[in-house]
This record gives sequence, structure tokens and C-alpha cells, in this order.
Amino acid sequence: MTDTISLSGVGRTYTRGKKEVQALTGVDLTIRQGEFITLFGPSGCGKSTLLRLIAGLDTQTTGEISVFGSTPKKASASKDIAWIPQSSALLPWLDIKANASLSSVINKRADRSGSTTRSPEDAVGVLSEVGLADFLGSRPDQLSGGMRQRASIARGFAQGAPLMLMDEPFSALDELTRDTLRIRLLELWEHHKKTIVFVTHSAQEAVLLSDRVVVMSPRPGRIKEVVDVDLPRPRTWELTETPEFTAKVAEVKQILWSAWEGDE
Ligand SMILES: Nc1ncnc2c1ncn2[C@@H]1O[C@H](COP(=O)(O)OP(=O)(O)OP(=O)(O)O)[C@@H](O)[C@H]1O
Repeated sequence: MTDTISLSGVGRTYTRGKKEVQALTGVDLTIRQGEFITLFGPSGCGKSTLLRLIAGLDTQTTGEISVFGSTPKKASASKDIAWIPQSSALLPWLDIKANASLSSVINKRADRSGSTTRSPEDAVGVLSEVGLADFLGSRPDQLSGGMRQRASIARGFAQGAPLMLMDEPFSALDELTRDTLRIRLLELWEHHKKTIVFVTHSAQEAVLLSDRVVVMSPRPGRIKEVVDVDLPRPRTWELTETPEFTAKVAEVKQILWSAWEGDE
């Protein structure tokens, strides 16, 4: 695997009135092409800040970030990064097919400017993969929350960007829907061979999905440890009932707890 993202000494300090909030400090991390990596930690440890820096939506105060050998903002302008938010953020007046195809219309300019890495996927094909083939003509308000989030994920994959950044995309869904979507996402990732950086509060979700889990600790946010998840793939729901899975979840949680104890 070659490197897609590298972060070196990355920090981000926000100014709130006269106060400074150090959201992140000293983050060193390399993410390999095709990897599924998760940023895991408690609320406020800087997971979203880190994801936004990689996306080029914000700028670090210290350190360097390289995405495909370029700055995050340039990689983003070349449409090499797809962002999948917590809520589906579909356009309410467009049907699901038009929503999923939107990026290929908008991205024509990026295509002309010669992006080297992205290759837009067929939106209808990806919608079918997430089980929405019969709902192409439906508007978002005619679908359930889980279906909307499936459409949002399909839109991200249809964009064709090699790097996908996902900020707690399942957190607003019920448990059953979440369980199903985790497996769907793994199937899509395996088929489309993307690099995914995924933010979550859930140790189970992190272990089920990831090649590596980045355990973060708060005040200021930093990497406590990066845990390899050497469980077999393809992963199915049955894996979560094995002792190996339970042990890995316990390991990841233990690292998180020790980070909290050290913080007190
Ligand atoms: N725009 C901002 N201005 C000021 N402070 C901010 C800003 N964005 C984030 N912070 C602060 O930076 C810290 C990290 O926030 P961040 O949202 O990255 O954490 P998180 O781990 O993603 O939390 P959560 O899981 O609750 O989303 C927090 O203390 C937060 O209040």
C-alpha cells in the first residue's frame, strides 16, 4: 500500500473570545491507500477537527498535512475527497438519482482541470448496491432516515473520489439500521477500493470496520495509540459474536480509559 495522507506535528488552536482552546496537538499519522481507518474517542477529543483539517475545511495552526502529495485544500478542489456528514444533507427538491448524480455534474470543472486520481462511478449502480434501485425517483422526504443516509453514502461513492471522509454517519440512526449500514459500507468499500477515514464514538463500530483504530485522548486532543485490527475480512455480523472481536473491543476501550485516567 502507498501513502494517501500524512500528518506531521499537526495542531489546531481555536480562539474563543480571549481564551485559546487547544483542540489538537502533535498529531503524527500516515494513512495508506485503500485503508479503512477510524478516529475513535470521547466527545471533544478533536476527531471532527482532525477530519476537517484533512478535508481542507479548516487549516492547522502547526504542522504539515499532505493528501495525495498536495495540500488538503488542493486535493479537495480537485474533488479527490468526498465528505459524508452526520446527517444526509440531500437536496430536498431533487430525487435520489439526481442527488447521487449531482457531483458528476458539479465536478465537470474539476475533470477539465485534470484531476489525476478520481473516476466518477455510475450513480444508479451505486444506489442499487445500497438497495435503493426501486427508489430512484423518490425525494428525500419520501424516505426513512436510514434510506436517506444510504443515499448520502451512495452519493459519496458516486463522486468517485479516492478518499472518503465520514463524520459519524450512522450516529443519528436506530441500532438495527446502524448494524445493517455498517455491513453495507464494508461491502461498498471492498468493491470500490476507497481509502476511508471514519469518525466514531463506538468501539464496536471502530473494530468492526477498521484496519486500524486511532484512539484519541482529550485536553488537548492527541493520538493515544493506533491499534491494528487483524480480524479476517470480509467481515460479517457473525464476527461480532466471536471472542476475538470482543477482546479487540475491550483492548481499544482499555486504551481509551487509561487515557482518561491519565488526564485526571
Ligand atoms: N470552531 C471552533 N471554535 C472554537 N472551539 C472549537 C471549534 N471547533 C471545535 N472546537 C473545540 O475543539 C475541541 C474539539 O472539538 P471536536 O468537535 O473536534 O471534537 P470531537 O471529538 O469531534 O467531539 P464530538 O465527538 O462531540 O463531535 C472541543 O473542545 C471544541 O469545543
